[in-house]
Amino acid sequence: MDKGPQSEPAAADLPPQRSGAPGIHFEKVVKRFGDNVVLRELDFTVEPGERVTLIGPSGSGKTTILRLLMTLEKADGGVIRVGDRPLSHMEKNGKLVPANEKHLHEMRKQIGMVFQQFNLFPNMNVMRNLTEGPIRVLGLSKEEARERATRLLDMVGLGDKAEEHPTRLSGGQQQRVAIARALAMEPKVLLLDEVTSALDPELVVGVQDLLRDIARQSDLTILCVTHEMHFAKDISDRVLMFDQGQIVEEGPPDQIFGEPSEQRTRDFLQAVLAS
Ligand SMILES: Nc1ncnc2c1ncn2[C@@H]1O[C@H](COP(=O)(O)OP(=O)(O)OP(=O)(O)O)[C@@H](O)[C@H]1O
Repeated sequence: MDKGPQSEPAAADLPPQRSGAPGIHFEKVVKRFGDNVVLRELDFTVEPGERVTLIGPSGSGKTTILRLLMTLEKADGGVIRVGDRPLSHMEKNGKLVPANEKHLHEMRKQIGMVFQQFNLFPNMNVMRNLTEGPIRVLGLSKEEARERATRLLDMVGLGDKAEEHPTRLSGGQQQRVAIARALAMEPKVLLLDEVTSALDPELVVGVQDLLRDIARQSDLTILCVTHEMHFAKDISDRVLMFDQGQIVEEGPPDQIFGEPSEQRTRDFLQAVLAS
């Protein structure tokens, strides 16, 4: 059952947008899987154009937060906003009601995600992996979509792989295709879920460097989940330590990794270092 508030959204209370990209706002978001309460009235904000990394123990709910933003999961309570518009809800007669498919489809267009396991379409070559969404969802012509795809494949260093099938590429190359595919939809928000954890160690740095460059050169709002603390430091303006359904502590990477103030953060970082 959805328990979203029945009031006007307080758009005036939201922070001003610093870039063309929208911010992300979780307001008392609850998510349960059966008896397992994964998010407990979770509140947090990612400012427009900000790069934020979520860290925290395995199974604590970080991926669930990204999946809620991708509308792959539905919240059991609270409101999620992207920019000044609710994602999980829509406005009707001055009230918030659960979003319908049309609203979700519109909102989803703003958001791209790169997954741990690449999730490329295995039956399509690289070019079609990149052009399918822009043609089908954004209504681009085949030529426009191919032009965009070619530019992005060059950017990720795979200009010569357009006709290959994903299964013939290395994990690092597949992840580069997945990054290019996400960008081909020209999202304003980019979600990164453990994007290097399925890669062989020698391929990790290349993909991380690519994402760091994208983060620095674009005005995308980025929400990243990673166990790679160097990458988190490199890519983030701010780090959120998440545990037991709530944000435990937040701050700039130097503070969280250098002088964490919460015991739970210290324990987590020590466990990561030891692993
Ligand atoms: N579809 C689902 N059905 C039931 N339980 C689920 C489902 N998806 C996630 N969970 C549970 O929700 C909790 C949070 O999972 P989630 O994958 O979000 O954690 P995480 O912090 O991303 O973990 P990791 O760092 O290991 O990827 C876990 O207890 C998980 O078992």
